[in-house]
Amino acid sequence: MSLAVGDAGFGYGPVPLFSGLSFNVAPGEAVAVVGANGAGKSTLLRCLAGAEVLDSGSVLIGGASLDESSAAFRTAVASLLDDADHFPDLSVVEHLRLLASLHSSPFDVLALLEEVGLAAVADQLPPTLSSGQRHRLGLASCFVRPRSVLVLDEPEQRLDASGRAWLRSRLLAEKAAGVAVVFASHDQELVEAVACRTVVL
Ligand SMILES: Nc1ncnc2c1ncn2[C@@H]1O[C@H](COP(=O)(O)OP(=O)(O)OP(=O)(O)O)[C@@H](O)[C@H]1O
Repeated sequence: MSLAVGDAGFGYGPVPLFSGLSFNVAPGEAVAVVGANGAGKSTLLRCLAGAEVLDSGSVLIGGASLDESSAAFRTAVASLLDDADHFPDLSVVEHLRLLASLHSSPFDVLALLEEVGLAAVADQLPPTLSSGQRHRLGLASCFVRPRSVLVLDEPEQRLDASGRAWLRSRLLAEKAAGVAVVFASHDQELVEAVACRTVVL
């Protein structure tokens, strides 16, 4: 499914963070959103994920206007924003099983736990995880469910070198599977390895 941003504008106050912003992400493409701290990358991604509403312009998902409350949107769009949270009383594996079951997902939870390096902590509760492990759980939460659009805010954060290598290969696999990927990043290596284009804020 494609993602199309048309003439988008947003500001928290009278001064817009961005305006007149347009770009497309076709199925199988990845677009990186880059820019300095405070440029508005997370805000833009929040607008794409339905957590904020643009002041002007449009976001089309598969040609339809973004409607974050629709079942179609929630099935199509998997996102990891900068305010990811977890149920404190569900273990890692229970989180992923819950998401997989809510989405009638065909994905193998145990295989994903191995892939993201969380198998050893599968029975731990989120507050007992390291910050990098919690971030891996956030990423795994996107990969355990069906998706045709993936919105990731600084997916590289808190990952060690092998985690970053895994992330690069995982995002390339997402593209190969036809997912439209948009991600904000400060990791030039990740951007160069994965992105077809960049949007500079
Ligand atoms: N809820 C909010 N209310 C008011 N201003 C906000 C709010 N959220 C973010 N901002 C401001 O909007 C600007 C853009 O923030 P945003 O988090 O989108 O930047 P960013 O490009 O993702 O930065 P970074 O690279 O540091 O993650 C910043 O100046 C920030 O202070």
